[in-house]
Amino acid sequence: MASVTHSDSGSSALDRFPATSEGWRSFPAPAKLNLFLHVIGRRADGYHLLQSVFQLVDLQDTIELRVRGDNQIEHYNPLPGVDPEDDLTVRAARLLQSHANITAGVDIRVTKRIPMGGGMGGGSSDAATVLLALNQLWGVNLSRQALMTLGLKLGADVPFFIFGRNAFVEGVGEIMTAHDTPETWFAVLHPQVHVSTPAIFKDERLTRDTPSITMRDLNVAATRNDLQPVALSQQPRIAESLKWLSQFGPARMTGSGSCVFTICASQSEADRVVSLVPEEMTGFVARSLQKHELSEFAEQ
Ligand SMILES: C[C@](O)(CO)[C@H](O)COP(=O)(O)OP(=O)(O)OC[C@H]1O[C@@H](n2ccc(N)nc2=O)[C@H](O)[C@@H]1O
Ligand SMILES: Nc1ncnc2c1ncn2[C@@H]1O[C@H](COP(=O)(O)OP(=O)(O)OP(=O)(O)O)[C@@H](O)[C@H]1O
Repeated sequence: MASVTHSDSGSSALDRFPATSEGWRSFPAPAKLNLFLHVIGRRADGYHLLQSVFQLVDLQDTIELRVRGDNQIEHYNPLPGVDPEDDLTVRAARLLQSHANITAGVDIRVTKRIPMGGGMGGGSSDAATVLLALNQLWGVNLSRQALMTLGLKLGADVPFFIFGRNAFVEGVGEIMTAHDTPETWFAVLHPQVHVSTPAIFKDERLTRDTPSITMRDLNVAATRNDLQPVALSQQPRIAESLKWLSQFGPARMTGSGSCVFTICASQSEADRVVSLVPEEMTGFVARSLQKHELSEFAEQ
């Protein structure tokens, strides 16, 4: 077990994230897009076996952390509708604290920019950022694999953000192969509806037997998001957004929705698409990232 420490000095990885005079450090939590998502089976415990390419994008939440000398974990600005004890940032801190027998605590502030229930992995990314940052701030020094295993207890998307690179993802979300993707601009629409991930996976109409593919044979044009037809039938506003975006190119949903996206040839093309978004929809431009900014916070 790691020794207890709340000293965050002397660590070069933290130098890029300087503390304010009040002791807060700010860390990014990037969003993801699922370039495709196939459901290839279902485990006995009900979880689904997936194949997907996860793409990091530059839309980010900000997580501010301040180490405490006592063992309290305090959320300073709880999200509307989310009990602080259910917030994935608090759950991530508690999980690491008990796993590594840490006696220090942490204060947490979250600035949300990633739409909640949008299929862009916001809560999972927030949790991954807390695990990565506290791995340094508390001097836990868990390996990347150990942090990924711990993160999976919080959500199927958490291991990807700890992995920190674009990836071909399999299993229930825990088997990762690095997959380099080209520099890309995305126009993303948020249909302003919240999709419940369990409700999509539970739906009896869900296709669960898409044939397995290999990364070598991957042809993204021949892929799809198997969760999309179910999400569209549960939430007609997603279908409207998809129809609107499809004027500009092939469009699809990310994760279990509700956000939909299309790949654009340039930043100016993505800007143009987003500038045309009708008033009743919300759109934004996202740029691909190659790496998570905190990827060196865990050793290989
Ligand atoms: C659909 C994706 O967004 C793709 O990136 C993720 O697989 C979902 O990840 P997540 O939001 O972190 O999901 P979790 O919080 O782990 O799971 C929510 C619920 O979705 C279902 N679930 C999730 C992942 C998975 N591989 N199979 C499932 O059946 C389970 O019913 C689970 O109770
Ligand atoms: N820090 C957090 N940020 C966002 N949601 C959180 C957080 N902590 C807990 N939650 C809960 O998780 C739910 C799903 O949030 P999230 O934004 O991660 O969905 P999502 O992007 O659809 O996820 P995914 O792509 O992983 O399926 C929220 O509605 C909220 O109740």
